[in-house]
Amino acid sequence: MAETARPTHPLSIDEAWAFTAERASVTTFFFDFDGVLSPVTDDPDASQPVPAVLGVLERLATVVARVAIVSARPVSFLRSRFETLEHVDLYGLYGLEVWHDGEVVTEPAALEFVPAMARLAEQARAELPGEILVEYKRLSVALHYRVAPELAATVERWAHEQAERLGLRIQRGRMVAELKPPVDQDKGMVITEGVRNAGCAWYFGDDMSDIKAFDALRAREAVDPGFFGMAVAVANPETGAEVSSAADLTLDSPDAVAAFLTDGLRRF
Ligand SMILES: O=P(O)(O)OC[C@H]1O[C@H](O[C@H]2O[C@H](CO)[C@@H](O)[C@H](O)[C@H]2O)[C@H](O)[C@@H](O)[C@@H]1O
Repeated sequence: MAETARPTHPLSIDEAWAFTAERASVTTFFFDFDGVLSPVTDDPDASQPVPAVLGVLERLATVVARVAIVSARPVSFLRSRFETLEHVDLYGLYGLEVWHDGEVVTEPAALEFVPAMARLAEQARAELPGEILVEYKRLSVALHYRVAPELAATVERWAHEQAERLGLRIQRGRMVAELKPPVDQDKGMVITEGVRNAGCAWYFGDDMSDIKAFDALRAREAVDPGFFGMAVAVANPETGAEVSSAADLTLDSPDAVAAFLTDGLRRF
């Protein structure tokens, strides 16, 4: 039987699901975590996936080639939220960490920054106002101003000074500025590598770092007429407009992501 031609963007949801179901054996689904699988909370430690997500991801993993979570969180955090999922791959810290064969594999070039990041987190706690939540992630430090948005400029200035002093990079996100090692790794690179042998891939994201993942799908489509990439944004008041404008489709919330996938699973 002749294969259906790749849908062109913009496309209908029905077309996207039909094409994906036809190529299930060469399809990967990638998901960001915060704001996509879990609703935003003031305290990052309190974040949990919406209840329907675990079952949906596990079912999805039985019908497509691969399901993976690609997050700025450490793999240890992702494991704590998804430890019951046996068939979902985990990329942490923008791909500096990967869960592989029962252990965390870390990008070697980033390892030398572990002591500096621990010191930086202590310094941030000492120097920044108490309302700023400092999240130490082993290879990076996130400075959260969600509960004190008026301190955004203070955080930005401090992060900039430290980045200059230590030769670090800054990743901005939803009410957060994160200091990272100067190692070339981002979600776009994870997706570029992850779709190398795929015929179809979907990526669900809500934040600035996810736009690089959308771009990686587009780049692959540009060089491979047989490849189909679907970029799905999740709406939010902070980065939503920018992320939506780079996506094929926007869903309202993490609950809507779970409902959308539940519906999509009926097509396989
Ligand atoms: O790549 P992700 O999985 O989306 O991680 C991005 C950042 O997510 C977390 O921060 C965001 O969610 C928090 C909990 O809902 C929220 O309080 C914060 O304002 C958001 O920016 C995480 O804590 C960060 O380390 C990640 O960089």
